[in-house]
Amino acid sequence: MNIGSIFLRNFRNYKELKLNLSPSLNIFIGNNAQGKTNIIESIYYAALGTSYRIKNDNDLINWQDNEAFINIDFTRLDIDNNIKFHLNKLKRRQILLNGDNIRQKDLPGTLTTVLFSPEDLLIIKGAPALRRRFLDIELSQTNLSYYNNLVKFNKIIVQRNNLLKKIREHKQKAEMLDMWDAQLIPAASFIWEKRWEAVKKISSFAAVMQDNISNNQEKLLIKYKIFAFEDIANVSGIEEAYKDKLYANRFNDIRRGATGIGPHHDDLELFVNNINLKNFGSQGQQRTAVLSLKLAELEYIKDTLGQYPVLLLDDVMSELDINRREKMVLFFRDKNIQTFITATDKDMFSNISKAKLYSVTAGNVEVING
Ligand SMILES: Nc1ncnc2c1ncn2[C@@H]1O[C@H](COP(=O)(O)OP(=O)(O)OP(=O)(O)O)[C@@H](O)[C@H]1O
Repeated sequence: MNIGSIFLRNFRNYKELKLNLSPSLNIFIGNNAQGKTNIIESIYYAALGTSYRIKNDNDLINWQDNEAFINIDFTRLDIDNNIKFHLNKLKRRQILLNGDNIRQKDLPGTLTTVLFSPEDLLIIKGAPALRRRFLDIELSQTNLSYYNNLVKFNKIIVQRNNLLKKIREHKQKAEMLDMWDAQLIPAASFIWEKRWEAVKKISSFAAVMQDNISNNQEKLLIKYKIFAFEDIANVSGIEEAYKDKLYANRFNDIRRGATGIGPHHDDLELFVNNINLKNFGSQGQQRTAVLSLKLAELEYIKDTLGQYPVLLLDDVMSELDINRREKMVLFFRDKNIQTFITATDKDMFSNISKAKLYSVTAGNVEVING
């Protein structure tokens, strides 16, 4: 996966920006609040159709305008592609892939990315929803049916929960649940199967990474924890088991007005040397594990799609010591992973050859070298 050029108009603080990019390392240097992250965000948004920083797309449009454009040329498995976004404060946004209108449901996996930002430590320390999100982004980018099934599952849960509340208020009959459960059970089972397989792969990739980074001191293990089916050895037969549990749990669901069992309650558990990382890991172990997870994401996408995604490293350089920083950047360069890095200090990269450096000042970008 390789981005050749990016064009932005009225996106955040860019009135107009045209960038021709290096297929290897692209490093954006500038003081705080100049627009470095905005470039990373535009790529992430073009890949997933959503920002990782805000919920409302209108915030992406320059304050002085009503519409914004993102236009990205990229190659995917050596084939040239173009993705365009037209955002408008007053109208539905438009997405064009190679000139044809597409919908959000067709987008994930077109331009694949992995983002690494300081907030990613929350994948270890934060709530289960963040770990599920981590998995769902990987799976959606590598399997469009997964994404569409997930969207469908989430809608079914909302509708089933509305119905549960009505049944609780005696406005509907409990038998009405049969219709929703008939859709929920296969949708949930599909998610379980795919997440289970993905975690096995990601766990083995991440274990190798953690081993390398820690000089064989730390054994990382990631387990997928299915709430209500804990300690199962695999997910074969889960559809039948879920059907039974869901039925047995109806009374509780009606009382709570919410669906208590399903993949929307699952979690990932991470262990280092058999110790639960979230509860007992040191800061250093947790940071290393996030890095291992991110590197595992790259390998997982490469393994599934046959090529590395574009890598976005937003503000993570200053958190690493000089040795780790250089080792990491050279690793990406030598694996031919197109990488976008933001940083405030260009001296951090003085030993890295073949990097294209840009200086970013108040929504203007100039090439420093490369
Ligand atoms: N919709 C918008 N319209 C115009 N300007 C915006 C908009 N949204 C954000 N900005 C401006 O963009 C700038 C922030 O850019 P960005 O987040 O890319 O900073 P950065 O260079 O990555 O900084 P840091 O090093 O602090 O992370 C701020 O000056 C902010 O006022």
